[in-house]
Parts: sequence; structure tokens; C-alpha cells
Amino acid sequence: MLSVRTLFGIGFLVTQQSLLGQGHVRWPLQLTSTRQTVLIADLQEEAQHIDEELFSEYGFSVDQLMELAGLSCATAITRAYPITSLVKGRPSLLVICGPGNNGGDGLVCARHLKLFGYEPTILYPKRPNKPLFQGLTTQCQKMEIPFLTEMPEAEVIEEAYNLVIDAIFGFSFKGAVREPFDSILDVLKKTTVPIASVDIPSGWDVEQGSADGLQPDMLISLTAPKKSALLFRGRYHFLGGRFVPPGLERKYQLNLPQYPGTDCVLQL
Ligand SMILES: NC(=O)C1=CN([C@@H]2O[C@H](COP(=O)(O)OP(=O)(O)OC[C@H]3O[C@@H](n4cnc5c(N)ncnc54)[C@H](O)[C@@H]3O)[C@@H](O)[C@H]2O)[C@H](O)CC1
Ligand SMILES: [K+]
Repeated sequence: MLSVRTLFGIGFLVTQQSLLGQGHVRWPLQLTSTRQTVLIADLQEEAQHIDEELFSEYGFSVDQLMELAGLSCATAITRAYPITSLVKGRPSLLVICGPGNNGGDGLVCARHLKLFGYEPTILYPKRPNKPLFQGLTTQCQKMEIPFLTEMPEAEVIEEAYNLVIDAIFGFSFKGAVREPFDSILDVLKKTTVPIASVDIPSGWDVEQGSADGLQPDMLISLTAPKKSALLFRGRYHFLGGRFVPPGLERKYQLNLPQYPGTDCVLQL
């Protein structure tokens, strides 16, 4: 049984599909664009369980998946914002990294973007005291990517950067935003420079989104779109994180679309 639930904007249909008849108890949401239909990881806990199982049951390490996630983000950004399309004289980008793994994805993404010919600058105000993040930070420094010590004003961002990459919070974000990220998000809400959000627009509730939150131009959903992705209104929605083993895809009924050829991203 397939029932149309809500109509979202041009070309987006959200449907709810009953799998009860097949012995399942879940009612997965699906997102249909003009290009693809994908199922949604509808609960915050579900996204976290998938992530945990990748490490515990399927033998992946965090840095392995983070490398693939960050590479997906960098690749998707090259598709949406090729260097030749950028309006500023230099291909400058601001990458803002948060305190968890979403921030780690941002560091990996910045490193690959530098290799792809962009000029990223990183703001990384809360750095976890763990070898993984220290290593990623060193790698970016050795790639000669500058780090800012404080968040620039909205006008400075507009003058200096073509794009802001939001790698502040992902699927473990909860509650009211604490400083310094509250002030950082306030600046981002004021700027007119396009924002590309990694996995989830930062500050959005993972399931409910945020009516007065960031409105990114691009969203790169990792593994599977989260429920709040249904509220994304920007121009570019990509899926990345092409590492899901078939058993995990079946267990969570992710029904992931086919990535083209050897690509690590897919435009939704
Ligand atoms: N399976 C995958 O697809 C992979 C995704 N990856 C990325 O990892 C993030 C999720 O990472 P996690 O460390 O669990 O959490 P976050 O980065 O979302 O943030 C946790 C971090 O944020 C702090 N925090 C939480 N709420 C608040 C708040 N209200 N105010 C301030 N700070 C807050 C919390 O204390 C932690 O420090 C996922 O989205 C993907 O981007 C992996 O890279 C690989 C596999
Ligand atoms: K984010």
C-alpha cells in the first residue's frame, strides 16, 4: 500500500509506505524528487543505530567512514559549485567544523577540496582531545589550509567567501544550541553567501527541522536522508556515504538508490 501523505514544493512528494503486509512494523517515509526516490531514516535514534552497527557489527572504523563521508561532501560540492562557477576572484570557501563527527567530516571535506583546487579556510572552535581529530587537524595544517581564530562578521564572509560549509552538528544534535555555536549560527543566518550543510542543517532538530533556522542552499545527506531533509528547500540535495553493506540496508529497509558507476555521490 502506498499513500500520498504531503506535497512539498515543486517536484517533491513525500509518501508513507505500509510494510505491515510484508511482516514489518515500520512505516517508512520516502522522499521522491524528480530524479530519485529514497527512504528516510525517520528517527534520530535510527540514524544513530545504523552508525553504531557499521562500527560494531560490520567492522568499520570511524576514520574510514569519515574519510568516505568527507570525500562525498567534497565531491558533491564540486558538482554543485564548480570552480568556474564561483563569483569571487579566488575559489575561497569557509568550512565551519563542530565538536563531533560532523566536524570531522568537515575537516576531511576541506582537505579534499584543497586537493581539488579550492581555497578552504577552517573555523574549528571546539576541538576534541582525541587522536582522530588531532590527526585530521594536522593533515589540514600540512595541506596549508588556514585556520581562523574567531568567526568573521556576516559582511566579511560575504566579501571573502564563495560558500560556507556547515559541518557543525549532525545527527547527535539535541536541545538549544550552546555557545560558541549559537553566535556562529546567528551570523550564518544573516549572511547571503550560500551554505552547504553536511548531513543535517546545523541547529535543526534531526526529525522536526527548524522553521527559523539555517536555510542552506545545499544538503549532503550521509548514508540516508534524515527526516528533517523533507523540509530542505535549497537547490542541491545530494546523497553520499556509499558504504552501506547489503545486510544493513535490508535490516533498516533503506532501499538506497543506485549510485551511478563509480560515483560516491548521487543528486536527489
Ligand atoms: N554513518 C554515517 O553516515 C556516518 C556519519 N558520520 C558523521 O557523524 C555525524 C554524527 O556525529 P556525532 O559525533 O554522533 O554527533 P554530531 O557531530 O552531530 O555532534 C555531537 C557533538 O555536538 C555536541 N552537541 C550536541 N548538541 C549540542 C547543542 N545543543 N549545543 C552545542 N553542542 C551540542 C555534542 O556535545 C557533541 O560534542 C553524522 O551526522 C555524520 O556527519 C561519520 O563521520 C561517519 C559515518
Ligand atoms: K551540519
